[in-house]
Amino acid sequence: MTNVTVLGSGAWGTTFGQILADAGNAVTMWAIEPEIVADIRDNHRNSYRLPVVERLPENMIATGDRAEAVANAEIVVVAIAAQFARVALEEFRGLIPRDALVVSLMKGIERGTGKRMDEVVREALDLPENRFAAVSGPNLSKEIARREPSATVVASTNPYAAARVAQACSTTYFHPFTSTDVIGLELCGSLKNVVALAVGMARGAGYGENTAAMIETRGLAELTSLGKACGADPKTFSGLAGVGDLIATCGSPLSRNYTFGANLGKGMSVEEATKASDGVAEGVATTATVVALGDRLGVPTPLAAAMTHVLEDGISCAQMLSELFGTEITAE
Ligand SMILES: NC(=O)c1ccc[n+]([C@@H]2O[C@H](COP(=O)([O-])OP(=O)(O)OC[C@H]3O[C@@H](n4cnc5c(N)ncnc54)[C@H](O)[C@@H]3O)[C@@H](O)[C@H]2O)c1
Ligand SMILES: O=P(O)(O)OC[C@H](O)CO
Repeated sequence: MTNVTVLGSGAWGTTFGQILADAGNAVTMWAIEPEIVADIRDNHRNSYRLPVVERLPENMIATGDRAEAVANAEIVVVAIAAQFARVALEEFRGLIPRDALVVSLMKGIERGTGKRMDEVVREALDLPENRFAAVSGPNLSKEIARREPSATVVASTNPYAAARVAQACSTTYFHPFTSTDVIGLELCGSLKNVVALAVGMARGAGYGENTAAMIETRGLAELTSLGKACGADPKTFSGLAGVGDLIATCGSPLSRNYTFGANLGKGMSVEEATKASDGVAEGVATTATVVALGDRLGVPTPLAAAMTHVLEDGISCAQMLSELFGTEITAE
């Protein structure tokens, strides 16, 4: 049994807390929202972010006190909306025990800095690389909350840390694989959200399988080129965290990114789709950062660029797809 603290009690943080509790750990949930803390602590529920679960496990407690939340933690898991991760984690600086591992579940890139979540978490907490791990894969929270079988990847440059975290979150229905490719894992998780926005938009506009397959395949090529340029292992992109997550996210209305895109495709504005979203659609903030990253590395990012024009200039789905094609005929 390990003492694990989860920072952020949204849909995925709470689901991951349930996985950790099912795996036999003592789990402490922390949330910035007092009503969520009270609901988990007093009712064993998170009716705000995860109503699909009737009763959370008994070995899962909650507190809103930062110092108390992490005082005995051996593993600290971070599941906060990516754009708020830095500011939220800076409040925990100096509170987390010196030998605890820190694990990011987040799938996003920080606006302004263009930094991945492994960079943001380590900077905010002043954490050495060997105490960091990231978890990413085809993990739609509502399915896993119902304990449907699924798998994920735990990546750390420290194989001991990856193995320890994988052990802590291994259950009969949730199977972690390990990896040392943190950069690849982070980029897969963040960039697939941009692809899911575009596929959702095409679906919302009424297009079928060919269009979806085209966006997914070109999107995978785009994220693989970017990943390679960043030093990622190309194999990661064909694994669970890459193509696996792309299939899950681009194919399910349970994905907030897919649904956000679908709502745009049906004619909603960005503001309307934001209001309609059931939680954070990380791809919205990540899209422009992908274009900036591509520009910096000299890697073309036509899909992210076209989606930036959707999000910033309100172009239609048909215009987005025509931008994606371009006018030049090239080799695939
Ligand atoms: N939902 C999923 O299926 C899923 C699966 C895998 C990964 N993820 C990733 O996990 C992360 C969290 O997703 P989620 O589903 O829990 O999102 P959510 O929208 O349900 O919850 C977001 C969480 O961020 C917290 N937060 C926002 N601003 C904060 C601040 N300033 N200080 C402290 N906390 C703050 C909220 O309180 C909430 O707990 C995202 O990066 C997402 O991409 C989600
Ligand atoms: O709901 P989304 O779009 O954030 O996607 C959830 C997960 O990332 C799927 O693996």
